[in-house]
Amino acid sequence: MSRAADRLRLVMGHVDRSPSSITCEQTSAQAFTSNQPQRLRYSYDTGLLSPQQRLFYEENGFILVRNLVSDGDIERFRKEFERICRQEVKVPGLVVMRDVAIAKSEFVQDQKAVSKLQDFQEDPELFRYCSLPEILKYVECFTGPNIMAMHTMLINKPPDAGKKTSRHPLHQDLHYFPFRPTDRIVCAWTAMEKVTRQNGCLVVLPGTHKSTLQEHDYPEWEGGVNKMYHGVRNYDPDHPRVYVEMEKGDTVFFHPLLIHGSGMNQTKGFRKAISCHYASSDCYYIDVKGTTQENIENEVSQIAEKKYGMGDVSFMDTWAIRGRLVQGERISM
Ligand SMILES: CCCCCCCCCC(=O)SCCNC(=O)CCNC(=O)[C@H](O)C(C)(C)COP(=O)(O)OP(=O)(O)OC[C@H]1O[C@@H](n2cnc3c(N)ncnc32)[C@H](O)[C@@H]1OP(=O)(O)O
Ligand SMILES: Nc1ncnc2c1ncn2[C@@H]1O[C@H](COP(=O)(O)OP(=O)(O)OP(=O)(O)O)[C@@H](O)[C@H]1O
Ligand SMILES: O=C(O)CCC(=O)C(=O)O
Ligand SMILES: [Fe+2]
Ligand SMILES: [Mg+2]
Repeated sequence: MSRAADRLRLVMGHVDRSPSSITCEQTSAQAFTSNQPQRLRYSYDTGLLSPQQRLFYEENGFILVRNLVSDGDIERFRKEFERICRQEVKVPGLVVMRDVAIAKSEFVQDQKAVSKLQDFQEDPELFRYCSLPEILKYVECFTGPNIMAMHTMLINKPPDAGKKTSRHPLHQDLHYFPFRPTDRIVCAWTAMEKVTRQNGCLVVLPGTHKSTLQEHDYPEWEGGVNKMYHGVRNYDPDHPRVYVEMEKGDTVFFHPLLIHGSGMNQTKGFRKAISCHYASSDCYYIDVKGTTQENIENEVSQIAEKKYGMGDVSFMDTWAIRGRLVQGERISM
């Protein structure tokens, strides 16, 4: 506790006002209206982030880093994804998810139905993403030096089948996580191709990382909702939204309380992104019984019991099984 507190430094002094290399100028402008010393709660000074980047994250709950992952690496992730889809490799623990509109369709299921790979920690080729030094050096600014990769996904958002099921409702990722402290968790999300509003880029509600964890449940959507795609029950519909349009290789780092989602894919292409949620390895597990997270705990435990073929897998266990150390030492996770 006190060690973590020790590491939360006071950042004093001059704030550089030069233009930021990150986007969303309309919101970043607000962060630079003062030259007053500020206490930064959400990031560490490792010498990497500029003061503007740190302030941007502080105010908005995310930063966008352009051109971070190479085309060569992305090509390798794409190749491996396709090998998995063709069932040329079998990966222990991997969840291959199909869009609900396709999974529930009576028609022949063509193999392009894969909408998401989850838990690829046992696939060395995809897991390379989680260990890329260019990603980890940013992650460290939020988690500190001991880093666990807790949750991995390759999202292949399909062309919408006509029922708007390709949407991802607005949510806070912390809803799924029975570990804390919140501020030592961060998601890295890399576009594997150009992502736009048309193909369903991320949409974020800047600043919502400063709020608390909200109640989540399935949204009431006529065309159906994908399994475990819970959404925030009540959010302010007038809150400003930022559509995070990105080029291939651009990477967004975001806080687990940031409300975000993604829109319908209105193109004919599959919109691909790869992501990993990281946590400091000295985070600790919490019991979510009696909290708003109880509904997801029950759902995850049910699926996990099937998946791991054993009874009574706790929510905490499902995370401890999946977590992998990627830097430093494994402490309490
Ligand atoms: C642990 C979560 C961690 C997330 C943390 C970070 C924040 C991330 C935010 C999210 O991404 S939230 C969404 C996360 N989603 C998941 O974790 C769901 C992962 N998917 C699965 O577990 C499986 O794909 C699923 C259990 C849904 C289906 O398993 P199978 O591939 O074995 O399906 P199968 O073909 O045997 O079908 C079993 C049933 O599931 C149904 N099904 C299949 N895909 C579905 C789908 N996408 N949505 C809803 N139902 C689905 C299918 O129709 C069928 O229904 P019936 O029993 O009524 O016949
Ligand atoms: N089994 C699969 N499940 C999900 N997506 C897949 C699968 N196989 C391929 N894809 C992805 O689906 C998209 C379309 O694949 P497809 O190979 O049909 O078209 P293409 O590569 O865009 O063009 P073409 O093959 O006609 O030159 C690609 O982005 C590919 O990565
Ligand atoms: O890639 C997307 O559409 C968003 C996914 C997302 O927010 C998540 O899986 O937690
Ligand atoms: Fe999310
Ligand atoms: Mg092809």
